[in-house]
Amino acid sequence: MPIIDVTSLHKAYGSTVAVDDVSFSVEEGEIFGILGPNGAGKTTTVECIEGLRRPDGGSVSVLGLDPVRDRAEVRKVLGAQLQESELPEKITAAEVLDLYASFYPSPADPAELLADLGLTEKAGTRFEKLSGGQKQRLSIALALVGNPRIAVLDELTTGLDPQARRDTWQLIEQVRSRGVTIILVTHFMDEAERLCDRIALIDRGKVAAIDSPAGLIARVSAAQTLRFRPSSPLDETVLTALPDVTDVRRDGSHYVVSGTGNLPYTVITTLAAHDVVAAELRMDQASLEDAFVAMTGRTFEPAAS
Ligand SMILES: Nc1ncnc2c1ncn2[C@@H]1O[C@H](COP(=O)(O)OP(=O)(O)OP(=O)(O)O)[C@@H](O)[C@H]1O
Repeated sequence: MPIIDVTSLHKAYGSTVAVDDVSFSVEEGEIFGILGPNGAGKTTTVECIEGLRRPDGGSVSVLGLDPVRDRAEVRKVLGAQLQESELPEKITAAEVLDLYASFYPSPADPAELLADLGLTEKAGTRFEKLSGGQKQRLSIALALVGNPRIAVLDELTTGLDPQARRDTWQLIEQVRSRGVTIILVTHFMDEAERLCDRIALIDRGKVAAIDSPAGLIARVSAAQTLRFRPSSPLDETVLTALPDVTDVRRDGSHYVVSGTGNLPYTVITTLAAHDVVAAELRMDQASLEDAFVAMTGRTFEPAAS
């Protein structure tokens, strides 16, 4: 049973159409990604789910509730990550968490949440003195303090260094393992691929595709490419004769073999049978980025983080 249903959602700001006939549903317990370049309409979509914006057309249902009409009820089940600018600079991590906990009927234990997010030592630190990663973790804690069934996390690792990003990813997986359904808004392909069970690819206000990361990639191409240098001269026909192999070409002293199925196994065992070792072996597969380009005809412009 879907926990969130978005049907033919439309939202415009004056003459700018931000969301144009978007439909998807989110299943309980999954990490659902909304992935697209800057300005694709991701934030507007989740703001309609949060009840912060009223759709111009279509409908949104969160556990059977209308986010605008039943805003108070939806707030009890849905936790949203706050943007940095929304917090006062002088408030400490513990104070803000206690304050937000007081808004909910059965909140999480703030001290426990600080511990889970590795912020215990920073409990008494003012917001303005926290590092980017710590602020980000605090904003996740604020999204979770009401013990929500659904957490909406928007651009959660923008501006973080690589280590802090990986730590945040781990944290999100922990949150999901507690049974919280997560909507993850991101323009980072690697983040979506690593974390999401399913992804809605959004481009210019429309859904280009919805599938698992592997499913999206497989739609573009099931092809893999192996590149290697044979340890001794190779008769190409032993490779072209293999059913999984679609193409064999030479690139200087290397061979580039394309195909499907269990290509590495088939090629390497065949080479071994002919006493050839594949040196400097490298394998390439289509990426989520290739999928986006194939489905929208546009390159995915990386945003400045
Ligand atoms: N309050 C607003 N007033 C006018 N236009 C807006 C407003 N908010 C968003 N837009 C426009 O609507 C479109 C979609 O914006 P939205 O923020 O939903 O996209 P996004 O995919 O979340 O992008 P980003 O990753 O840059 O936040 C953009 O063209 C944006 O400029």
